[in-house]
Amino acid sequence: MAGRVDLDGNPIKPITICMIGAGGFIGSHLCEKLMSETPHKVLAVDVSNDKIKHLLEPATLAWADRIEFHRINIKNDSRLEGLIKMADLTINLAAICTPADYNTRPLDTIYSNFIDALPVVKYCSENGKRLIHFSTCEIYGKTIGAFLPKDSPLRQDPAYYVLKEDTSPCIFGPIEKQRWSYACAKQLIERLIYAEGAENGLEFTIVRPFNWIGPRMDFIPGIDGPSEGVPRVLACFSNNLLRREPLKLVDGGESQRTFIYIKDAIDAVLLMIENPARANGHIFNVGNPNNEVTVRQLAEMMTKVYSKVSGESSLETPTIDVSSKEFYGEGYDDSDKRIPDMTIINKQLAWNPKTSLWDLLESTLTYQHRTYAEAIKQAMSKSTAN
Ligand SMILES: NC(=O)c1ccc[n+]([C@@H]2O[C@H](COP(=O)([O-])OP(=O)(O)OC[C@H]3O[C@@H](n4cnc5c(N)ncnc54)[C@H](O)[C@@H]3O)[C@@H](O)[C@H]2O)c1
Ligand SMILES: O=C(O)[C@H]1O[C@H](OP(=O)(O)OP(=O)(O)OC[C@H]2O[C@@H](n3ccc(=O)[nH]c3=O)[C@H](O)[C@@H]2O)[C@H](O)[C@@H](O)[C@@H]1O
Repeated sequence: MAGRVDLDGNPIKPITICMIGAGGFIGSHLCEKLMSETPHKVLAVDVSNDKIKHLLEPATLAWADRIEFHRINIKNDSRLEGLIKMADLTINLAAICTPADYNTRPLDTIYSNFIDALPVVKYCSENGKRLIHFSTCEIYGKTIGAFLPKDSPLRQDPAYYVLKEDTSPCIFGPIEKQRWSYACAKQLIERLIYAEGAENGLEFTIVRPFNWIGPRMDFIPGIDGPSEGVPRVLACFSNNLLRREPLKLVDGGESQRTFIYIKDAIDAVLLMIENPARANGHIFNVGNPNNEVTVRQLAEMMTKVYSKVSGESSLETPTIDVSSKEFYGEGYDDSDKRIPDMTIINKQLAWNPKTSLWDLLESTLTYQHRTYAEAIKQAMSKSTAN
């Protein structure tokens, strides 16, 4: 750790980071990186610490004096301002961010992504503290190309689909499509943070993740989450593979996504943390434009990779189609295509993703198999016995 320097060759000084939502998927990987590779201290705030327990116990861990967990619900806890004041930097990851919630719990979604983030922004601004806020690629909504006729040659022109932080519009569906409650709340908090920067000098960085995936993402229904819960696609498909059920393709699985390995994305976040002069005042897309697939292609690749890592044959019918109404309920809508433009992050932080989709699925599904296969077998044999 000695002699670490930033991108401009200056020595990096140890700082204290107040990380809100540290117990989630991204937070757990960021805490791991900060503990194993940097001298920084983390005040980890969350309602749960299951995903970072391995970093908190036993007390003999090399970094034990650099991480402390605060079980706090930021909706209603007066300790939050004190922690932000104690830290040099606040990173806000706390949010409801699973699409199954956006149309079924729109009020909770809006409160979580906008109202609950307000005090965090206010305390940072009033106390002159730097803020890294996690937004989303969903902020772009649908592409301009989605509104062109299906056979229009313009659909092949990147100008109609590549998503750029400083020029692309935010295109959401009508209010009755409550899917957009999340994107809209994230957009408003981005605008508020930007305005705090412009009017009150808040030092901020906004991150727009594009489908970061890897170990510890969400939960496997009935094992470490509710049986009826619907996590994001990686965990949905993992659950189907582990249970030897067909993978469900929503509305034919035609939507396109670019997936990035969590470890590549965490490298980008660390660069933001340690290079404030290059990151402040910027909004960054963080994704892997080389890993684009349709959801159907993702299902096919995950089926092949899982067969390789588990040694089990694939099902004869590996996928089935389901309507979005059946799968998510009324008010669901979808982003058609998500390719991040990388110009700004390349220029400011000289960062590029490295891991191919096949490789990231191989390491992630190896983890899923190792972590869950036995528990699923036991749960399934118990339910057959009953
Ligand atoms: N994973 C992705 O690819 C992705 C993509 C786009 C945006 N994001 C954004 O990144 C952030 C983190 O995402 P994630 O994938 O790690 O999600 P996650 O659900 O795994 O983590 C969020 C964490 O925040 C905590 N939290 C929520 N409300 C809280 C509250 N009121 N008080 C205290 N803690 C609270 C949760 O307990 C959870 O541990 C979110 O803001 C999300 O919108 C993630
Ligand atoms: O990860 C991101 O960058 C952002 O996008 C996600 O949204 P989305 O990509 O639509 O969510 P997923 O659950 O990962 O679904 C991806 C696609 O797979 C489809 N899907 C999902 C699950 C399933 O079993 N089958 C299926 O076909 C969905 O309809 C969607 O088209 C979530 O909104 C956030 O985590 C985040 O802000």
